[in-house]
Amino acid sequence: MTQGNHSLTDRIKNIVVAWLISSLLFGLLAIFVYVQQKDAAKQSVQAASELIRLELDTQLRNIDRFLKQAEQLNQACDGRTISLMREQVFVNPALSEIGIVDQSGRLLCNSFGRLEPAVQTTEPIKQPGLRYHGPIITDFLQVPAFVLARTRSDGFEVNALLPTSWLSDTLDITRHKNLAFIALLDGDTGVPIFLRGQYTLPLGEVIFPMRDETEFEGGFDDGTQKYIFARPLAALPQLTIMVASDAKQLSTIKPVWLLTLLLLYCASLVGLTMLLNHYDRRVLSSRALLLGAISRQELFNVYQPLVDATTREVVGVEVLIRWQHPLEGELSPAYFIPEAERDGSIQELSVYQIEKALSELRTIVQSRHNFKVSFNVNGYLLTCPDYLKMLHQANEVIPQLTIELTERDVLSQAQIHSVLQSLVEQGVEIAIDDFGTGYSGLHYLQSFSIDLLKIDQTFVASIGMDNLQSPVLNAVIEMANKLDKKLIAEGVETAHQAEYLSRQGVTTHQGWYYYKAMPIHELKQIC
Ligand SMILES: Nc1nc2c(ncn2[C@@H]2O[C@@H]3COP(=O)(O)O[C@H]4[C@@H](O)[C@H](n5cnc6c(=O)[nH]c(N)nc65)O[C@@H]4COP(=O)(O)O[C@H]3[C@H]2O)c(=O)[nH]1
Repeated sequence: MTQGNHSLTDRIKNIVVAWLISSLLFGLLAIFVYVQQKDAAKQSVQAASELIRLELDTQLRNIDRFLKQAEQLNQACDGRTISLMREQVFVNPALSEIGIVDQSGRLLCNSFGRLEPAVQTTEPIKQPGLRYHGPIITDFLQVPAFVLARTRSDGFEVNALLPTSWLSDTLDITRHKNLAFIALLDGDTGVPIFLRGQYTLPLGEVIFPMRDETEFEGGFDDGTQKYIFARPLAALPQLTIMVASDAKQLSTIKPVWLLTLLLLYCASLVGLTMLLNHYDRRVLSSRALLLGAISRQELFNVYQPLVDATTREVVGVEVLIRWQHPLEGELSPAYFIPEAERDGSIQELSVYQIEKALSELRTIVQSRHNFKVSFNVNGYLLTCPDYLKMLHQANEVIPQLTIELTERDVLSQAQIHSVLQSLVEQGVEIAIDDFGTGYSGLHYLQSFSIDLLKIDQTFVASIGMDNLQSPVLNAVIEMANKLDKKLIAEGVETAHQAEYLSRQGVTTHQGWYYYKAMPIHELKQIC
């Protein structure tokens, strides 16, 4: 595949990935905004209802306060009683009349004056508390009005007339643009006593009698979808304030939000695509940099001797890579190996490294058949045919070829197990690098053909120190002996470490105590 093709397909892939991620994110965000807005719209309907309810409750409580005091009103309707009633009508704009009814239902007097003869009405209901009835039209007012009444302990009733026109202001729907109707209902029957807007009843749910706060969203008998909120009045729980709002209106996302979401969506789509393209370019450029370095021969091998501690003889080498960067100087593999593993150029790098090692080590391995040559390999490389071909060629030249894998590499890729098996059959030795730092069980040591363990430098460094690693070293050595595995100690830096390891039976050492990694011409001088 050419680089041009690669970037075109990659760009398309990036747009699709950005589109998928943005759509998912903004789908979730849109749902969130929708739910939030709907919630806010419901709360504003509830707030409107509470405002109306509060106004009504305040007015009713004021009237009721007077009705409660009415125990003291003289049923003989003397002048003082009449003037008290008039005063009350005067101070309370909701009231148009107050009257006193005796036990048999005769209206004896009202705020207009004493009635001679008394007017027969219905008998007072012997029930405690404030109650209402109506609307009625009285002889005095000739307008529809509600009656609020309380029966006194002596059986007389004091009642107050509230003309329905008084409710017009409180229940004025034009003050609440978000409401489809406002109704003052009899909470037991659902009969509206006063209504503004188009009152309809919810389908499929029996909401009456309504003793408590009620919320409902669904179909109504006029074929619309509505949200209702209803709550009985605190001063007179028999009456309920019910308000309704169009469900469609609640569910509509405000245009400003739609626009914001759309802008964010576009920004995220563009931003994510750019980010992914940038990442790709970075990977491509890191890959291009390394491939360029290989073609300019800036990469070179160094060889760190493996030493037999008892004879001090160099028994092999670990091949390590370096980069002679034109500007940065000599770079350690820590700077470019992880990147090469990410962008895939580790394959080209490793093929190049083996080719180089074969030509540089040829004379040594030809003269010393038991000379061990060890390469670092990661699991990905064992899935690359070009690399495996190169390894095969190396195995024909190097009699004692070893590959070093980490525990993670061995465990993570199921497909490399068969490759490892075939390498073992060709005579390649498999070593576990940095042994002891892995995180998994050790059963794989028995299940795979692993011949050699390289004890990690941290355990070697712990020799003579009282720290957490020190007991692990002995455990690792003991386990390797039990499993009949060869051991190499890495990072041997002091005579004390070398002696200790030798006493424990670990006699192949690698470390600065003996030699640092060196270029081929230096290696040739010691081999
Ligand atoms: N402090 C201390 N360090 C010592 C001592 N003896 C050896 N070392 C260092 O320990 C590292 C041993 O290599 P590693 O564990 O395979 O760890 C290697 C290996 O994982 C990776 N690496 C190096 N070259 C290659 C390569 O050609 N291919 C691949 N795939 N990885 C490589 O980079 C890692 C680091 O390599 P280097 O920097 O060359 O570092 C080397 C070596 O220079 C010592 O006594 N004291």
